[in-house]
Amino acid sequence: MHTDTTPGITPAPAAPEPGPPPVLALAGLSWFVGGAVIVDAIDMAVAEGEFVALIGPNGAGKTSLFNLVSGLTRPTAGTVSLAGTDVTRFAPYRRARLGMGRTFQTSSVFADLTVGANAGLAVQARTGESRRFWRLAAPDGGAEATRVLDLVRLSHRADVLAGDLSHGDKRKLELALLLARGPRLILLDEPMAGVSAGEVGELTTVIQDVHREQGCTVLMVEHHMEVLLDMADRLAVMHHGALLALTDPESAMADPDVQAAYLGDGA
Ligand SMILES: Nc1ncnc2c1ncn2[C@@H]1O[C@H](COP(=O)(O)OP(=O)(O)OP(=O)(O)O)[C@@H](O)[C@H]1O
Repeated sequence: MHTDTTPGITPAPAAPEPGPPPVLALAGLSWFVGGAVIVDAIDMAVAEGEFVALIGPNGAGKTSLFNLVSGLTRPTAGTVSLAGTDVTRFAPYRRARLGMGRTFQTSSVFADLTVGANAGLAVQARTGESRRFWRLAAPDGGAEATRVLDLVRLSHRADVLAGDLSHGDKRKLELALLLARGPRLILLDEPMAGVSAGEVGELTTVIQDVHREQGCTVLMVEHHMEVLLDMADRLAVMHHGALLALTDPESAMADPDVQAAYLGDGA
């Protein structure tokens, strides 16, 4: 092989390898209702394995943005991409198939089934064994069900009816049901809402474990600021539908614009 060794000629450096696309990328994402701008041209990229918390005063547009990301609402403008695929026009179930999972502010477990059966059904839904749907409603729920219940520290309650769980434990079960579907990106909508002060610490630890051990990318709306500082890699701060800051928690909290947004809204 001939190599150019002419003095004074330096070979051009190789182009850097393109990295993987972000797990979630929002570009100019906007939602207008009537004359009102509810979500205002949001640009944001969330990398694989990152934990981003979405915060902002009441009415800032956090839930509206979540609805655009998960596909419950169609944007007026802009795009949503999941690991490089433009999913802007995909219904929620198609986004879920591509690895997007979401919890809601309201509990969505089968109250009359045991914790183990709830987990077993979620595993079955993923593995496509829905024809044996009711047969699976058996107490143990299988090895994968046990694994996801272990992850959220709920396996010791597998035989308890889901409806009898505390609010905090219901939140953990919802997380287990989400994990059973093997998501790549988890959207958590105010997981601490309505959870007793005594349960917030453990739920925080469970979410951190899930993020670390499953290697999931997490986007979470949360009002409990004190838990976010330890959990999130970055805070995305919304105000009046726009993104005010997207940076590490310390820098975000020290940002005068962020402080003014919270004080201005009396939060
Ligand atoms: N379907 C809708 N039609 C009209 N306005 C809406 C609609 N949904 C939300 N809004 C308005 O959009 C703004 C943002 O609401 P959103 O619920 O997204 O805020 P949020 O940041 O999640 O608030 P909170 O922290 O109180 O849950 C609010 O002023 C709300 O009234």
